This record gives sequence, structure tokens and C-alpha cells, in this order.
Amino acid sequence: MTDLVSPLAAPGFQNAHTFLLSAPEHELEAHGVIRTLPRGAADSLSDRVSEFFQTASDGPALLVGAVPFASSDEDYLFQPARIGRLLGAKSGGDAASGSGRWMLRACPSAADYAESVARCVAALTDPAAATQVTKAVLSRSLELQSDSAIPVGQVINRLRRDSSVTVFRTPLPAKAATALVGATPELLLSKKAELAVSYPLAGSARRSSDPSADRQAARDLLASEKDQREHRITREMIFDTLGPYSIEITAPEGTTIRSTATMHHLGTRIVARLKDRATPVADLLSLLHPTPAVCGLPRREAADLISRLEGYDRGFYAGAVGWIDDQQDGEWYVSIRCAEISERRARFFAGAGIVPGSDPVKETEETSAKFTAMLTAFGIDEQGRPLQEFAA
Ligand SMILES: C=C(O[C@@H]1C=C(C(=O)O)C=C[C@H]1O)C(=O)O
Repeated sequence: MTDLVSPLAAPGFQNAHTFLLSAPEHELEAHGVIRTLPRGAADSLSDRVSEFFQTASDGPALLVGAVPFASSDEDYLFQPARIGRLLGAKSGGDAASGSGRWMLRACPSAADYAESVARCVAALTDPAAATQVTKAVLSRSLELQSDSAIPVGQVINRLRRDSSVTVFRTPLPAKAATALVGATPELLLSKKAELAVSYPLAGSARRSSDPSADRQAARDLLASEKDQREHRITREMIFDTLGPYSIEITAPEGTTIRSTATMHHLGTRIVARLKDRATPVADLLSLLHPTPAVCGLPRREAADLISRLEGYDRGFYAGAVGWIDDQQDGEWYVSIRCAEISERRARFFAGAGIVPGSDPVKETEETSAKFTAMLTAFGIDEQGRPLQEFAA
């Protein structure tokens, strides 16, 4: 893939309504805003989108943006003014990351996170629980503060070195200066006419630079009863959700290893032929999201447990990022392996699926492994130290 020299890194990042979804085989880049979709919760998304496209307007027949983790929180989608790269834009703010001063703070600390995992396992195995939660995904975050502007364009270009992920950037509503930037390996849903595809991931192992240890890590993951259980919960929920809308729903390759540059995952590509090709992608998105890959099962009880144990608002982390067109087709990725970035601050998130039998130390290490992709793009490790490759 060619390097992107684009407005992504241009001065004026703060105000830019820039949207990017960059998969190895296709890419969508959009700039500017014509209209913002009236904001609302997941259960009204489909109606708001239909109404939006009924009022004809100039510009691309497309909405791009993000939905948050919590179905009751408001999404943020907009009709862009232009599709494609802005010609002639110069890349700026390109100071090598790692050359400025960075402060990284774990929030919560790794030890506190491990403690929450232990409490989560206790809740999942509590015989007195009114409703038994079988899986809950717990996350933690790292807060970075820099003494100079974060070179977003450079971060994005580095993320794009991994051809197995979809790199994204989408503006966030809370503060005009904030964007969600990440490199997700997980397709939540793509829908084109009668074809719907979802590619859930659940069950993870850190990759190794030693090829034989790396192959062994993948084999161990495939053989892990705990990881297969974690995965099955997600896979079955997606079959159950899309099934009633489908003539046929299959997993042609079964559950296999899906690897990024830093992680192995258990993944299942699920392909559905819909009964009605006019089924709006927004309907399916609202039903599917959040899947047990990022939330848990049963959904509401798992979400309650997560908010009790995490103690922070996930915002748009573990939400979804993508687009919807006027045919009600679209493509949505799970917004993980990402950071909220404002001018000099970034907040990274990583989570791990917890089931009975999960080990707090291993789950904490799994979140560390999941931070690696983003931190490497910033040129730092989990302690905020510059990586060798980027050190002056
Ligand atoms: C929640 C995250 O990742 C999710 C959790 C996974 C797991 O628990 O094994 C695997 C892939 C993702 O669906 C994250 O990266 O933050």
C-alpha cells in the first residue's frame, strides 16, 4: 500500500472532519461535513437514517462515523462533503513521536485491573446470582500526555504497515478536537444487498517474534478450551441474531486463527444470505452491537457488571465505526485497538473477555499485548519509554 500523504496529518487536525476506513483491499476517506445525522441511541438509528436519506441534498449519499459502546448513548454520524483524498494537502506535525516528552499513566493500574478480573470471575461463578453472566469483557486504559501535538498522520501511516487490520479515524462529538484512531482486526458487519458478513474474534494470544514459538502460540490458542468457550459465546450470538433475517447462514471456514502483526485470535467468518435485500444495515447493526466480543452475555447484565467493575465510561471505545449509504448498505468495524486523540492527549483502551476459569494475570498480560499495536505506532512501550526503532 502506498504511504498516505494527506490532510490526516495536516495542521488544522483539531477542526477537521476527516473520516478514514482503510482496509488492505479497499479504502474510504471522507472530508468535511454537509449535515450531521440527528444524534440518538441505537434503537432509533434506523429511523433517523431513513429520514435522512429521504430529504434529498447535494453531496455524497453517505453517512460515516461512529456508534458508542453503550446502546443508550448517542452515536455520531455525518454526511461528508467530499470523498477521497484532498489533493495537494501537505503532511504536517510530523515530528517523530518519541522525540517529544510523553507521560503515560495506567488507568486503572495493571494490578487494579487484575483485581477487577478476579472480582469478575467471582461474579460469573456466583451461585447466588439472579442471572448468570457467562462472559464479560473488561477493559483498562492508558492515558498519554505529550508536550507537543500528537502527529496523528504519522501514527496512522505506522498503523497501516500491518496489512491484516483496518485502520480508522473518525471525529468524536464530545470535544471538537477529538478523534478516535485505531487499527481494528474485527468486522462487525458488512451488508451489501442480500449478503451480510460478520467476522467476530474472541480468544487471543500474543504473537512471538520466534517463528516456532509463534506457531505454538497459535496451536495452543486453537486447543484452548477456555478460549474456544469464549469464542463460541460470541459466534452463537451472531448466528442467533442474524439467523431470523437469513435464508441461509454459514461459517464456511469454521473457527480458525486470525492473526494481526501482534496478536493471534480465534475468528469465525459468518456469511448470511438475507431474506430481504432491503433490510437496513442500521437494523442489523443495532441488533448485533455490542456483541459478546466486547460486552458479554446476557448483554444487559454483562454491561452492568462491566460498568461496575471498570468504573469509567467507554465512550466510543468498543463501539463501531463505519458507513451507511442510501441503499441502506454499509460496513461497520468494532472500534478496538484504538485511542481517543486530542491535540496533546491520547487515551488507549484494551479489553479481554472474561469467563469462568480466566486467570487475572494472563488477562492483564493479554490487554498489554493488545495495547502493543497502538503504542508501537506512537513509538513507545507500555511504560511510555521510546522504542528502539524510534529513539533518536
Ligand atoms: C476488547 C478487545 O478485543 C476483543 C476481545 C478479544 C478477546 O477477549 O480475546 C478478542 C478480540 C476482540 O473482540 C480489545 O482489543 O480491546
